[in-house]
Amino acid sequence: MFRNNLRPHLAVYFVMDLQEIQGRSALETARAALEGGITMLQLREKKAPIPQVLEQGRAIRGLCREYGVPFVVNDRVDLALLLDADGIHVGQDDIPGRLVRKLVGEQMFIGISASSPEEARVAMTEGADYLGVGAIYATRTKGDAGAPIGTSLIESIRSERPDMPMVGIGGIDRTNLEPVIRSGADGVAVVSAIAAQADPKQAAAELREAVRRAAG
Ligand SMILES: Cc1ncc(COP(=O)(O)OP(=O)(O)O)c(N)n1
Ligand SMILES: Cc1ncsc1CCOP(=O)(O)O
Ligand SMILES: [Mg+2]
Repeated sequence: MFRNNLRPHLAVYFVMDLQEIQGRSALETARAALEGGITMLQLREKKAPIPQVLEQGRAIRGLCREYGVPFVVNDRVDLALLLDADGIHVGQDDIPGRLVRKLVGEQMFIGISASSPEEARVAMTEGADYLGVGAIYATRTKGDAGAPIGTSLIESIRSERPDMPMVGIGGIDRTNLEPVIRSGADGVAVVSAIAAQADPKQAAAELREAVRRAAG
């Protein structure tokens, strides 16, 4: 189970928003990103009909298994359970972490978003297995992401909790990820830096290499 060993899987975390995949199929996009070397994949879909999300989710979940990459569902505990996801990600407006744990049992890992020290503290108290910290930089992908917070929250969480699995998210690409990693994040979570690129496989590979370099 991934829950006990999340940090290495957070290096390049592809948050696959089905609204952002540029007319490509979900499966084609997921395969390209996996081929390029992503280390975690989240299915983020807020608009499509549920039967469609379930169908695509099943296919993507199967693909992630082939590559040994954890599969995460955003927001929806019911879909995460139906898709036998490895993880669920919830934010400040979603079901609170302690209640998510009641629903999913002990195996599934729980990621929680935090954009302030207080949110991070509560998320950790509620049993977050990893934190998604952001928005680090300005992003066009999430309209309600709030003002960019930079990397200082990552730094302060890391100094207080040396072992806490954590990614930065929001406006991150291969050109600006170094400060995120240097501040102590285990990796970067991205939507457009993979989904909106002409060649998602190459974009994923370049991100992986850039994270490796920044961590080294
Ligand atoms: C890895 C990761 N971090 C943060 C988020 C944002 O979650 P949330 O704040 O619930 O916002 P939505 O994505 O649901 O709009 C995330 N999805 N993944
Ligand atoms: C889901 C989410 N949560 C905080 S910012 C964000 C959007 C990230 O998208 P992008 O990587 O395209 O800026
Ligand atoms: Mg959410």
